[in-house]
Amino acid sequence: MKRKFKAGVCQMLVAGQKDDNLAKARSMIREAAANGSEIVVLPEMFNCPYNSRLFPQYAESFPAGKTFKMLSEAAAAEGIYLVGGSLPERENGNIFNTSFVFGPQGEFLAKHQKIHLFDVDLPDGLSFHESKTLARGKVITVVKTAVANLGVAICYDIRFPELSRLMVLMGADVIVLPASFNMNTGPAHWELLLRTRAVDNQVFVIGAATARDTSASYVSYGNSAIVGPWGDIIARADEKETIIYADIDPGEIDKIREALPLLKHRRTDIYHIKSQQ
Ligand SMILES: NC(=O)CC(=O)C(=O)O
Repeated sequence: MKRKFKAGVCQMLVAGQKDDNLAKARSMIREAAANGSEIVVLPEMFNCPYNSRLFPQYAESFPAGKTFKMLSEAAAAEGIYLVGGSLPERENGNIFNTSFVFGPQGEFLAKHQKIHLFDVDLPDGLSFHESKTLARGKVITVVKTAVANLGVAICYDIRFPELSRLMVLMGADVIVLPASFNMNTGPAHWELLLRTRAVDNQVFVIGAATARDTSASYVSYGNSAIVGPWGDIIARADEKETIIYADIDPGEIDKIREALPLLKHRRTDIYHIKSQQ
């Protein structure tokens, strides 16, 4: 069943100490839930500064790590669906940039390991190589909830339209994207990408960014946003720590697809897209 719900996006400022980040995330989740959010989303690497060198040090193995315990406890205590941003996850000798999703009883529902790693050397001097310490995920993730189906991707994943389209073909109504764009690519591409994926696929897109810390080695753009299936921005943050909210009605998707049947009009006799998994 799909029905209207409120989503809350916690644009949190990530600090150096993991325990401080867990405490901050917990209190923002509490506030978002108290304000009526049934789905709460945290940003990318919310328990760890976004720095490849630090990922191994902050990494945890599921289900023992304290970050998972906090996420599961928070989801149960607040009775919400929680897309727990992402964190460095240790699995079989590798580290992944992974988003964990928990349900209203605190039950683990799914995880998404970032498929496309951010390995770039930008003209302004920003060099970032996630693959120095991280491994690439291989699985496309769509999570069924009582209110909507969530396609989960992480940050750089949004640049690859095939992934969003496949999640939508697998039934996603909302693409949920924990992220941390930067001061180079953020102003140029962040809003454009969120809106384009929403318009291409006629779905909601939730981009949950970290707040901006100008003293960090990697400066986040912030600007978390929730975009509707017509491409309209229905909630938006600036760069500071905050929570944004939007009422999401999955019924809007059907109305827009009836009026403008993009998915039906695809010429699958000429081209088609398929996942290898
Ligand atoms: N940090 C990322 O994964 C992606 C990003 O900042 C960008 O694509 O730009």
